[in-house]
Amino acid sequence: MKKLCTADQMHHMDQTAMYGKYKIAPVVLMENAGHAVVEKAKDLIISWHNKRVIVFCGKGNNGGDGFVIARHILAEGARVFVYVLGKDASYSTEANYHLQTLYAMAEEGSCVIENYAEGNEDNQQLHQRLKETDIIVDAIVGTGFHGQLHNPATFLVRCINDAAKNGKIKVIAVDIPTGVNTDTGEISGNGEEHTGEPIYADMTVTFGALKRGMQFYPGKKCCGSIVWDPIGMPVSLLRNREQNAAYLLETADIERVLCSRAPDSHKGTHGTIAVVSGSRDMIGAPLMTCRGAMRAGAGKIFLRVPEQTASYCIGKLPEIMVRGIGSGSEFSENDVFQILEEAKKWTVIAIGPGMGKNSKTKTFIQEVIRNTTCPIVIDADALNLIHSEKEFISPYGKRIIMTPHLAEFSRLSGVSIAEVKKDVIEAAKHFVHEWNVTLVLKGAPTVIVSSDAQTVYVNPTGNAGMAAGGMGDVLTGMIAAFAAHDGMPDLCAAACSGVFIHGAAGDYCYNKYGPYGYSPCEVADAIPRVIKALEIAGDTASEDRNLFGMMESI
Ligand SMILES: NC(=O)C1=CN([C@@H]2O[C@H](COP(=O)(O)OP(=O)(O)OC[C@H]3O[C@@H](n4cnc5c(N)ncnc54)[C@H](OP(=O)(O)O)[C@@H]3O)[C@@H](O)[C@H]2O)[C@@H](O)CC1
Ligand SMILES: [K+]
Repeated sequence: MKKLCTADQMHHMDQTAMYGKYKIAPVVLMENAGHAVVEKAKDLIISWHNKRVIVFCGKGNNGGDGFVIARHILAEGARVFVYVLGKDASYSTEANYHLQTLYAMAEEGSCVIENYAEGNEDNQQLHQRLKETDIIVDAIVGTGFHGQLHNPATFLVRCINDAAKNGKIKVIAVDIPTGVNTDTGEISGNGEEHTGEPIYADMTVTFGALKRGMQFYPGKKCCGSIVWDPIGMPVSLLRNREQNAAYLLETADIERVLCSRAPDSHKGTHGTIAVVSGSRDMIGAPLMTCRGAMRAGAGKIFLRVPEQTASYCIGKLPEIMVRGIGSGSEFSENDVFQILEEAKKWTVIAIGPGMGKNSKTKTFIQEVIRNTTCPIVIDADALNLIHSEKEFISPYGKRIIMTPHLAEFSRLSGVSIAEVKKDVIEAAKHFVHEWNVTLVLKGAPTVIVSSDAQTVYVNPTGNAGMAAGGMGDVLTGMIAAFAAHDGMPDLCAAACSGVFIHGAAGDYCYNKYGPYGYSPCEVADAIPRVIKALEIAGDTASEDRNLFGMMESI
């Protein structure tokens, strides 16, 4: 997994590298950062040779990186204009050092430097240069961005976006696109027209650690492809655990917890999953939950539905064992006894999909939670029914995984969707502090929070084609199955495994069928392929374990 840092954490990492025991000279770290952009950008532009490039350098250290970039690409044969937004004296020592080198080169006629801080700018000339350029480097503002963009950044960013909108000019952002909040992914201008819009880059080369704001919309949309470079940071700083840690999940993390299955294991080893769900109008949901559990390798699956719906379920999935409970079309407290008689044999319960909104069902759910001891995955209608039951749920939280989408989360937390979106990680952690559960907050991206609220995981897999009814039901079954997986370390690891593989299976369907229109059952049926790809990834010595490339070849 890769660390996802806030601006403060990044600042702390930089300071420790430079002024802690490692004593890396600031000018060297900046040199490494600038050089990393020059090298990594070749994936996008192939070569700097003979390219016309404008480098916009802001007043902070992000601008300093821009000076280094300009020097290196000059050496590679680019024709370079550098716009300098700050005054020499206001730059940090290291940025000024690189600026003076560049001035010396400009004096020889190697490049043109425009001092944009002087207030007598020739914007006609700027527009002309933008029209004729091949590449724009955005080193205007990096992790030091706060609030809304102000001039001259606002004006320059608009000119850059305008020039690049036909796609011919490539925009490379240094560390993070100007105008994107490092911590949250909020953007300057909130996406409204004629406000201080952010840079929309084709590629972002980011330093030391990934930034949280680049994984969340709308900021993510500004980044283009994201490339990370360690810029020579000491490995302990790259890997050490932050307080308030967040991580981006990677293939290797999931492969490590999932792929071994003892050759002498049997169906009892791989969990007995009970899907307790459904109601008269929504019987497909629990069936899809069962299918998710089956494809994720559950040893045995019991489906328990209200009696009046049982006949619709029997035989739909021959692999599962179906029984009708009670006598009605929805669960009620009268059905608890029958469920509890069996529950001792169950490894994990999945409850919620298609359960309906009847308040009697709420009592049923609470009694099941109160009188069982195994892990429970709570989803969909069950979440809505217990939305006001924080005090009831929290004592049982350590064995509960909740899987709300944004609207369900908003109902549970009492926070509007718009507010949650402003800082998804903080909203999710705050919720877990109060409810004590393992949380899977479904969205783009899905976020998983451990029940101690100490660690947040962000999932990189999945696509917009998965925004369709039934996808969540499949995920619930998968998480239940993985929670019962032999050797699974804890519920949080099970949740991460389910979310990551579910998204990867969706990505497989995207490639096979098209961007949308594939079904939740097709996603479920792709799970074994993903697990196979994980297995291959685990056997591959290569550092670059590209799961998606491997799935193509299976
Ligand atoms: N040693 C290191 O630390 C290393 C750091 N590195 C690099 O440094 C970057 C962080 O540098 P940093 O901290 O100097 O901040 P930075 O992103 O340049 O922004 C500050 C400037 O932005 C301006 N600004 C802010 N908000 C604004 C707004 N709304 N609208 C307009 N302007 C706004 C603000 O101006 P002000 O608002 O104060 O007028 C100020 O001048 C980091 O992203 C990485 O690239 C690498 O070299 C590796 C080593
Ligand atoms: K930038």
